[in-house]
Amino acid sequence: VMDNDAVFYRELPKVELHAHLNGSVSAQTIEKLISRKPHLNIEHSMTAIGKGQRRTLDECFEVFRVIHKLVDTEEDILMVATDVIKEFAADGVKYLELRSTPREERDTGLTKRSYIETVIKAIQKCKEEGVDIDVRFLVAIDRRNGTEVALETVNLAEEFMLSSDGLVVGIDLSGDPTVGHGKDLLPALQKAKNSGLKLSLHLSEIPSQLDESDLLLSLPPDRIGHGTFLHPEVGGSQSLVDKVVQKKIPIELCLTSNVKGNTVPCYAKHHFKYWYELGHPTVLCTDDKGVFCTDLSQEYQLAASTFGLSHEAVWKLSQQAIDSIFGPETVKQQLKEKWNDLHPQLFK
Ligand SMILES: CC(C)=CCNc1ncnc2c1ncn2[C@@H]1O[C@H](COP(=O)(O)O)[C@@H](O)[C@H]1O
Ligand SMILES: [Zn+2]
Repeated sequence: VMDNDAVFYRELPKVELHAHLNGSVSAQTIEKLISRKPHLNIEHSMTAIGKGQRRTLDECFEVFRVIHKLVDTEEDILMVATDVIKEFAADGVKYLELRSTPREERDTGLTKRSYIETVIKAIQKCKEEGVDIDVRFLVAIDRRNGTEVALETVNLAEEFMLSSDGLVVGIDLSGDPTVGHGKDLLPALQKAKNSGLKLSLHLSEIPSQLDESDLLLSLPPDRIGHGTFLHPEVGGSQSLVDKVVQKKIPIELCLTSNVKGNTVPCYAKHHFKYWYELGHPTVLCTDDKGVFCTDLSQEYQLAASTFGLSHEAVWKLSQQAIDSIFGPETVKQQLKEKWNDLHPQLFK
């Protein structure tokens, strides 16, 4: 049974802009995958970080390696993407940008191309079934794989941007922040930007990435993921903050991910406060709802209870997220109308 407040957050129309496909796999879907591959001897406890648990970044990235073993065929990807989209829709998400790293698996014949095609197929299937959510796709670059793979990924993304009927809208830069350097990926990112792909980059997710963040901000990216260590209070710098503010680059904030991944000490000290008080565009997101056992309604509720936001303020936050989407202007207008239509129902 849900209390009234939980109902408000679920019925609140929401925009999700930072969701890694394989980190978003629910417990139910993990169980289906495990029963397809019992020989792997994987248990659900190996793919999720439960309530009150915290892990090091290394341990978190180990979780993705386990999930990738469970998701290694076109059939798996189709199921995972379809389930994830339906779960976001059931949580009141009206617009979703999913991101995922195209992977090649020699054993199953999966190629980077068929990987992308399969995610697109899942999006189209949900649309045909009338699921009430607009879904777009960001093709992800895993920073550990270096220059060549980044370029190959961008080339594929450019191709699908033109052939997917507007479903592929951008590039994500993610992966273990302790591995690799942004300078090696700059040419690929620049090429993507020049071709019209939007860029969402994980930036300053850990301390001591000031040079890299400064370099990547020169592109500039269209959105920033996390930006945990950009501001001077945590070892960033005022000049980095000034650049982000001047260019009005929206920041995707994932509270539970940062607490469970141990990059912020507790919810109350999350950098949401810093950017929200500046009046800078911030978008609440889940990052990896499956791994971190959360959903977007819960993230909004946590932000509100931690920082004392009224329902009106929360509404504004979810509404303003529309301005940061990578989808076209027509979609922004449709979403704004949808929000207006739903407002009376939530504030009766
Ligand atoms: C460790 C931790 C706190 C995780 C949250 N922060 C993250 N930081 C950087 N890259 C990420 C994060 N979460 C997921 N990813 C990326 O998303 C991938 C999983 O989704 P996919 O296979 O691309 O569909 C991971 O292998 C990684 O490349
Ligand atoms: Zn992320």
